[in-house]
Amino acid sequence: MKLKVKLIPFYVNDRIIAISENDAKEIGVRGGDRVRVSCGRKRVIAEVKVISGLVEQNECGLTKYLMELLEIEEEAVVEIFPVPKPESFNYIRKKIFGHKLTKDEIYAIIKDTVDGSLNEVELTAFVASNMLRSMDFDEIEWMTRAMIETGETITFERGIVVDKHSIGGVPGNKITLLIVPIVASSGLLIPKTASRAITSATGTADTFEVLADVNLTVDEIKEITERVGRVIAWGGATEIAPADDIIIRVEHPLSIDPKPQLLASVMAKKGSVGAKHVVIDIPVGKGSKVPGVEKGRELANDFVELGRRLGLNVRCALSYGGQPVGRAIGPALEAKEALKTLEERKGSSSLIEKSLGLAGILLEMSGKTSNGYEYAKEIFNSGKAYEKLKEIILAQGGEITKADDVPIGDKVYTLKATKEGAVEEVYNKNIVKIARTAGAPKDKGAGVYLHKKRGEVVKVGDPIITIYAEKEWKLDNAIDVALQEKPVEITGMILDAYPSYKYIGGR
Ligand SMILES: O=P(O)(O)OC[C@H]1O[C@H](OP(=O)(O)O)[C@H](O)[C@@H]1O
Ligand SMILES: Nc1ccnc(=O)[nH]1
Repeated sequence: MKLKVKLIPFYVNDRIIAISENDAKEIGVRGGDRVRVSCGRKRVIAEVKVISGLVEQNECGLTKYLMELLEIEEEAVVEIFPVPKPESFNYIRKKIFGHKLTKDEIYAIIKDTVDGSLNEVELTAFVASNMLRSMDFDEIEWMTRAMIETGETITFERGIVVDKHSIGGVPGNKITLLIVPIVASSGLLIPKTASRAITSATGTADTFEVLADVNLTVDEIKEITERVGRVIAWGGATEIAPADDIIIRVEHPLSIDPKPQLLASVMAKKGSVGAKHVVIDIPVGKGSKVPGVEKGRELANDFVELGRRLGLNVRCALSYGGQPVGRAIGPALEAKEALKTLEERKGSSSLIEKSLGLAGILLEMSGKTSNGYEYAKEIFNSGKAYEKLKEIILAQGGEITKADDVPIGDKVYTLKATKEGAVEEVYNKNIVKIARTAGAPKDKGAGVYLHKKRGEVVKVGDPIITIYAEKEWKLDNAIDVALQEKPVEITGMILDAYPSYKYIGGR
């Protein structure tokens, strides 16, 4: 069937084709079915949406993404043809029922993910079944290799390539913006590809995008890294492990990151850029992805083993993830905090300590020094790291290099303490929920600033958190969330009373 194309102004990155009810009946498809859309020699697989009001008979609506893949404009004529579900659909069902998948089956799932043959419902089922059924180590290795092999890889002509990655899950984790310039200042190459937010209010790609362009191609990553030593790029914009970002897009709304996906997602990106030494940050603590040290160690072993199988030298750092890193949560707020810390060479100790510690591990692994922490501290204190970050921003087309110039949301609300005491607990998940409700990560200026962290003394009227938003209604919603789901727990100094009076002091 031949149909005239019009642009559907939503479903930004999806492989969606909208057709009228009559045309759907005519070719015997229903919503969710797949069709092959072709124009000349270009062809793609798309998922059918039956939306009669949007398109007339003999017309179809395509997303901008699909029009780009087909290299066509509006008014072009495409041919559509129903195609059956791919075989990999049955492999996903096999995983749903708890069976081990073969290498070929995993490769088929990843290949069909990349070429768009699996739709969002099927991918969601795959992710959810991995959460419940998990995968054994062979399956994880095959999935990682399949993700690398279905994308582009980079071979650097010079230098030692190192990389860092965090498994995420702790709010405010803007350490990449400090680690990359510190490590690059030592002469190592660090072509950092990051993903966008999965479970948190901002991912490194969202945060760095406030300062510079993160949509770099593979050629740009190679050229800039070889010229100036480092980049911070969004993995999803490149053809590096393209399955990763497609899978992350279904993980984000579910706010889950199953272990097999997490391992493959991180290590596929490292393997694709040929990193020799890799440091992995595993935040551990209540409200993060890894609740306890025991589980953290298990995950660390998995990363090291997966690295061994792929030929990468991996070291993991279990870091404290029981409360946010630094005080800012949200893309612009985090970019501002990172810049300010580098600019002034001082700031939140959790942010500085963690960044120096991880950078130090990489510096030691690559043989630059036997005291990585001190070397990293020297680079940080000398101001070289700030100069490097400025270079990175400029090399990636950015202009803002001063913390004070970073724009943040102008709709603001500060939640104040109504009682005296000390902060007993900071609830990571609630803080993320407030920041996301305020608009993060989409609205770059949205987020939360945490005035009081664990153990800090609070007086009545002290600011606890400030919520920033770009839109009034999102601020209102975020305030509602903050009032219902406490961002922090404040306990009085007296925790118990008669009959078992117990005074807990020393906070
Ligand atoms: O959204 P949650 O689940 O926290 O994790 C995702 C974040 O964690 C990683 O951080 P980095 O790239 O190592 O800095 C990812 O790239 C992403 O930015
Ligand atoms: N699943 C993931 C977690 C953290 N970072 C990633 O790139 N991917």
